[in-house]
Amino acid sequence: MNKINSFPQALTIAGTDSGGGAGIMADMKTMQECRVFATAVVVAVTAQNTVGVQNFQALSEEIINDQFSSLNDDLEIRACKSGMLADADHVDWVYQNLDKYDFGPFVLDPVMIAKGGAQLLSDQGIEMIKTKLIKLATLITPNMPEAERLIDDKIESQSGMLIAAQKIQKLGAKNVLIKGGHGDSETVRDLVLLEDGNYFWMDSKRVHTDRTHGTGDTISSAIVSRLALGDDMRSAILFGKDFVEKAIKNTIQVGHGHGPLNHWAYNLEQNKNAI
Ligand SMILES: Nc1ncnc2c1ncn2[C@@H]1O[C@H](COP(=O)(O)OP(=O)(O)OP(=O)(O)O)[C@@H](O)[C@H]1O
Ligand SMILES: Cc1ncc(COP(=O)(O)O)c(N)n1
Repeated sequence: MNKINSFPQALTIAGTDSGGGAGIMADMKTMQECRVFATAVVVAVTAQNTVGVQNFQALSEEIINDQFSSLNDDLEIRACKSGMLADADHVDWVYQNLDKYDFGPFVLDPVMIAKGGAQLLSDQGIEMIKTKLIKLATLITPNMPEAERLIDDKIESQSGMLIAAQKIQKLGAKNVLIKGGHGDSETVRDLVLLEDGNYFWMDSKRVHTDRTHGTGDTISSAIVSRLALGDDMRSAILFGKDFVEKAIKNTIQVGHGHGPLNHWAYNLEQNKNAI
């Protein structure tokens, strides 16, 4: 690799959030805090705040292809993730570009419905993820409703969560993280199923807060950052969980709805002089 271009670089392929709490904005803030250089392919633009998504517009195939090509021509992307992909055409265009260029390990966050209720991926888009894009995924990170949608079945127990992860792995993703943030149990349980068939649980105490806008984006981009820095999958996921937990716990007051996370929290806790 050219020494001039050797600083760790990561990529998010997703939608913007004008409110700053989720999507590409949450991804880039997280990557920045994780000490990797953040880059982005914008797939869609949302008019959004902490209360909800008021409107969105997905971009053309040409400008999406050109963004990928610009990155490939100049940068050395070491790991990438996807987030909001809007519809089947956009999932397919992202698939074609990731198939064409080597941007390192790929974390697929199958964003379907925003916390405020807006549908960010069409039904045909979900099918395109299940049949095509998932096959490129080094890791997929569905929340519980997304995992249920991927397997077209309900998940009603912890053994059901493991069976779901195994079914999702069979669809083509190498590693699976099912996030357990939804619901109101006192303990939040996430499940990780690794490529070799081993699995482990990540438990944390539920933080009782409505400031959880962008939790999924934040954990997936923390994982991508650590993959870009050379961590193995298990360490990267454990780091991601720690990063998001601190970002949820140390609440900041922004907006009137589902407030954003505190992306400074991890470094502030690690090193009081970091920021
Ligand atoms: N209230 C909470 N307390 C503690 N941890 C939480 C809480 N909510 C979410 N998490 C953690 O945050 C991470 C993301 O989980 P979540 O289920 O919220 O993802 P998501 O629904 O995809 O997020 P988003 O809706 O932002 O895309 C997981 O590690 C989960 O355990
Ligand atoms: C552009 C974009 N990407 C992802 C989310 C999901 O985040 P959340 O479920 O916390 O609203 C979002 N609201 N907007």
